[in-house]
Amino acid sequence: MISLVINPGSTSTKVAVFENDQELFGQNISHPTEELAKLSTIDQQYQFRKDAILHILKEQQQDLQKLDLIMSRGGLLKPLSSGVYQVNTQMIDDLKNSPRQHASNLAAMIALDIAEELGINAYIADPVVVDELQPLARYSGNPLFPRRSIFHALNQKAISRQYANDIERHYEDLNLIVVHMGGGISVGAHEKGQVVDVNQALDGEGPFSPERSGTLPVGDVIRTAFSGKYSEQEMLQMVVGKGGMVAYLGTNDAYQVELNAQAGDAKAMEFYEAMAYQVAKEIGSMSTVLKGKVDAILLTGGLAKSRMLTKLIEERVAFLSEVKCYPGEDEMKALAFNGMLLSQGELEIKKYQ
Ligand SMILES: Nc1ncnc2c1ncn2[C@@H]1O[C@H](COP(=O)(O)OP(=O)(O)O)[C@@H](O)[C@H]1O
Ligand SMILES: CCCC(=O)OP(=O)(O)O
Repeated sequence: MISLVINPGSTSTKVAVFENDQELFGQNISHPTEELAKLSTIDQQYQFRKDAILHILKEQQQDLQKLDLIMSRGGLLKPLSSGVYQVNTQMIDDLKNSPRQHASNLAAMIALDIAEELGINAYIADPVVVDELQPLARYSGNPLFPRRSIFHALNQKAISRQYANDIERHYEDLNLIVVHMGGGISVGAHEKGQVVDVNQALDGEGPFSPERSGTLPVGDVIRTAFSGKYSEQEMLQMVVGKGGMVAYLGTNDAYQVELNAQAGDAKAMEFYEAMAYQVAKEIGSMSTVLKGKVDAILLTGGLAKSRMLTKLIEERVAFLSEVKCYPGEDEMKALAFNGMLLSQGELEIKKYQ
């Protein structure tokens, strides 16, 4: 079974071709801040990201006719249970009308476009809206603004299962704090296989990230929003796209910031320390959700490739439990694995409605 796997993130587009769960070809296309700045809305990135995917496939001489199905990252749909869903027109409508914008919204659209041309099906797995929050986690502080579950569900679940496998235990028997650090940063409290609390990692709360502000002082934000100096879109971009590292240092490339820090750039170094500090604080907060019973803290995502950052986090949270790093992400393999299981009839395909 041959699958095409498509994964647009805020700072990258990942594309791969798998034979069952073995990668035949894979590429990570990075999108620097200057490139994304030319496309002010996610809708405007649709053609750009689709072209990038098709260009790479052509360059690598991948024969699309041999594909059996397409697996893609799931975007900002209504809250869903974990699992695999076939892409349908209802899903595409909801993605197009989503009040929130994120690159993951493009995945199913691009997947369906390519799939229809080839006469095959497209699917998503564990979308960013997987919702397993416990009732107490839904309180914010005002009933107008319930807390929502928007996070790196696919990778957090895949890495948790990988860790459980590594220690020969079941995910459903463990309490884990999983930290995904990519363009956005999410910190999830996994209690016996359920993500019972997690920061709303898109435009909600939590640590700042390469391109997001995370939690901001809300009164100051409201006064700035009503100051007449900024449009709604400019305010939203301060939170997603032009927040965090982009706001402080003008780039979404943490690797470059790290090189600058190592070369003696004090501003870059302090920024890195502050990012680690905020991530560690969020981990501390999630440890209270699990009442201190934490089997392991797992650090993953593109930023977990940075030993400098993971060390800074580890020295603040190691007192809580073992800390393990899973650099990069397992999303592509997890998507391909789900595709393989469903082609073998071993997985229920959920209907999005
Ligand atoms: N070795 C590394 N050291 C530090 N940061 C890295 C490294 N490799 C990648 N990154 C950073 O990780 C971020 C991208 O992470 P990724 O999980 O691919 O993001 P997304 O999927 O959200 O686009 C970028 O800021 C990139 O510079
Ligand atoms: C919308 C939550 C998932 C997320 O932030 O993904 P990226 O880090 O890939 O932008």
